[in-house]
Amino acid sequence: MHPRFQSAFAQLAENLQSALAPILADAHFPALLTATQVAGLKRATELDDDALAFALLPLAASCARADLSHFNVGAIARGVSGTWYFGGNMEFLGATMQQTVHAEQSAISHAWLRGEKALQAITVNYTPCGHCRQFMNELNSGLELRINLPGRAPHTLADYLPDAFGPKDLEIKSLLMDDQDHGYAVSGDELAQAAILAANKAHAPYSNSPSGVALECRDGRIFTGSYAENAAFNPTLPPLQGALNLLSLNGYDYPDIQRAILAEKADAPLIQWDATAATLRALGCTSIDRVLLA
Ligand SMILES: O=c1ccn([C@H]2C[C@H](O)[C@@H](CO)O2)c(=O)[nH]1
Ligand SMILES: [Zn+2]
Repeated sequence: MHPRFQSAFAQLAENLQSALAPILADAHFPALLTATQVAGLKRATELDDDALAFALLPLAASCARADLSHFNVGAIARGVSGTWYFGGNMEFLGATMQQTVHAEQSAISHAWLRGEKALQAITVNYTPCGHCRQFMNELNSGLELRINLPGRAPHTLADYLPDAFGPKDLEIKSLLMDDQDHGYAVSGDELAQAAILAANKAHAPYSNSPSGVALECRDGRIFTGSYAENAAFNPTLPPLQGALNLLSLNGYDYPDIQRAILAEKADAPLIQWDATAATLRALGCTSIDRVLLA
């Protein structure tokens, strides 16, 4: 088991511990539970979906990298496929606060980058901040997304974000998690191809500046992040954040990164290169390349 889970795991009910032990045994447990695994945990614990998600939240919070605040937020996003995706807040020392990934964004971006088509519900251990409520309002689940918080009745995003501003106000029809393919030619080595494929899936309807990042670990694993824009602009998740988030969730650390590639358009109105390179350098990665989408 990855050491980050040990103390939270020890606090879980015994029946949940026994059912989870084989799933968590891999140090690179992917921080998600398949529908089959969720069904097994429900049988073992006799908990319903909502109660099981609450019981698992301390493990999701253990995925947080809160090196600045030491305030661990955990979230579990439930996809329509039945897979559950963990998320934790990610803070990046040596970068700027703007690079922070909130736990809700972490779980949602996790689900999206793993190919989930829509979300049903998200369970969080603290009330979502305004930025996260706005981030969630970009999703194709719209204001119907269920939000479960400890000690409160389940509500929808509509309840938590009344009089919402969103994509409709800017006459944007494609929503986050909808299938998208910008169709840029996929070429170069494996890492460059992964970055281009990630850029092709980006949600960038406001700037038309799709981008993607691919990170290669020393053991060969590749993690990619796609750019996810938001109608209110600032809650936008840059492609590097998506990739770093996946890498951390999978039990890797920044020193494991040996090479990074950003794919973006040379003449796009918005450019990721400088921010991407600065954050990667702050994390100790100096092998950073850029491929141009064409
Ligand atoms: O809705 C929220 C509010 C805060 N945080 C994180 C961001 C930062 O890392 C830390 C302190 O705000 O908590 C979240 O993950 N979600
Ligand atoms: Zn937030």
